[in-house]
Amino acid sequence: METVFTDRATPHIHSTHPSWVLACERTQLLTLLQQAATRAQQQQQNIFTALTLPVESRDALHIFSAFQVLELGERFFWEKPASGEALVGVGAVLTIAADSADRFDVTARALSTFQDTCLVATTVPMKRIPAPALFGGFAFDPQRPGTQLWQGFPAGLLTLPQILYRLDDDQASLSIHACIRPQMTEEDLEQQVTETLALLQRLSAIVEHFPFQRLQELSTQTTPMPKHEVLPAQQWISIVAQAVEQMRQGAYQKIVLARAVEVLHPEGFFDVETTLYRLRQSYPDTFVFALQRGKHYFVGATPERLVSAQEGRMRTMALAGSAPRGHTPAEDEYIGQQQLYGTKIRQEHQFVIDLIRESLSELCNQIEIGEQPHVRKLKNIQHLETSIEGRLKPGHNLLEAVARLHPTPAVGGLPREAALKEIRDHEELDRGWYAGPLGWIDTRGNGEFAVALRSALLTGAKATLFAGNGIVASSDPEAEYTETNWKLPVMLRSLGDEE
Ligand SMILES: C=C(O[C@H]1C=CC=C(C(=O)O)[C@@H]1O)C(=O)O
Repeated sequence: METVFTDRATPHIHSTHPSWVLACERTQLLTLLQQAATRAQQQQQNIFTALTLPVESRDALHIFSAFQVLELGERFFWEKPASGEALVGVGAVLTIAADSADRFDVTARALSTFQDTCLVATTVPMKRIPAPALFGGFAFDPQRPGTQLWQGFPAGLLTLPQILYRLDDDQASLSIHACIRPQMTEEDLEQQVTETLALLQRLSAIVEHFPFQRLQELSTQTTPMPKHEVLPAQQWISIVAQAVEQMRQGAYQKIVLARAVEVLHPEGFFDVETTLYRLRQSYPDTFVFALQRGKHYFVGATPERLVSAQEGRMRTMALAGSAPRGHTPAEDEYIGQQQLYGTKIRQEHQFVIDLIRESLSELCNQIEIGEQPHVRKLKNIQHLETSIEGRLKPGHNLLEAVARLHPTPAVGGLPREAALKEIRDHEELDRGWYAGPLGWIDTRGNGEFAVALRSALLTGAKATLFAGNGIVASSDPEAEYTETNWKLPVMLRSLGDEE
């Protein structure tokens, strides 16, 4: 990756009306594309450009809506509402898709090629020049034959969007990505610059004038929604009972079994923006996400980080064991202490910690595991959580950590392969991307992946919601069914279902 500074010009308001995108000069953009074209010709391969402009900080959800109006293609949304960090993208300049079991290796190799062919520029000095970032995710289990439900979601996918809006605590920026091919002429480059500037003007106008306040209004409207369990409750409970029996006979130690509920919108279709609005309002301390494939959106608010990397510092967590919230602070505290610190949940939780430690031992130095698990309280549920940190050893990277950690026993089981086989053969559910890694990675190797829980796949008027539960030999199958019902309301309420 090569960085070009084009900060000679003073920031310039390009359009005559008030503009959101403040500093983009025709000559600067053209210079960058010309440099890329020269390299593309010399190397006879595509060169990618990333021009980053500082912008005024705006609500990430407004930018997501503005991207819809722009009609550049598929969108994604990623936000940590509590910290204010967000990444929002539209269109695709590069799509890395992998459909085989070695999807992590395939995407890592393609990412490294991309890093070598990327030219980065900025128009004015910025506090930090963000590296080009790709967003995507991975299916839970590439070996399970997929159904129609998850059509369009490959086993692994990373996308470099055409436009990326990034919000950190102290900086907002817009990156415009392009692919410059060796055969492009000077005329093609001029044309590309003209189109990009026109696009930025349109985007500015949309950001200035779009009626975003409607989201708040729409989010208060709820309606009763017909729903049905994909597997009848008794059938799911008997699958759990069989797994419990297997564990009592020593076949494996822990398994996470999931189920799905279909919900129909009575008036036409689920609105992804309103859903995201409700999710971020109710679950600020989560990763709120949406990823579009064709007409489908995979949406959710997950509390679970799989792994993040920042300048070689890795952070992950063990999150396993659930209890409902109490009606009063005293009851809430009591439930948390009694249920989460009981033997069954502590054992379930310890399995996750042990496996994470083992998975990271070859990749990381200085692994630090929180001394005691703490209670993580979310709106409708509380969990047991232990923070785990480490330092990536030289030569290792974030995608390797994702590959090693997924699936943790918080979504798979222990031993991993035996539990995965059991899930594949007996769960009777196409999990698709539910419980898979989802997030972003940049060309400096920084990034963050969450475990896509508390999520739903929206397809027009139909939403398929997913929820799973950790099961051990001492589990009561009926109680496990009840526990999945503590997790489903995250998406049910956010879709606007009136209880
Ligand atoms: C599998 C899910 O949750 C996992 C994360 C936290 C607590 C869990 C549990 O209590 O079993 C699960 O391991 C889900 O939300 O679908």
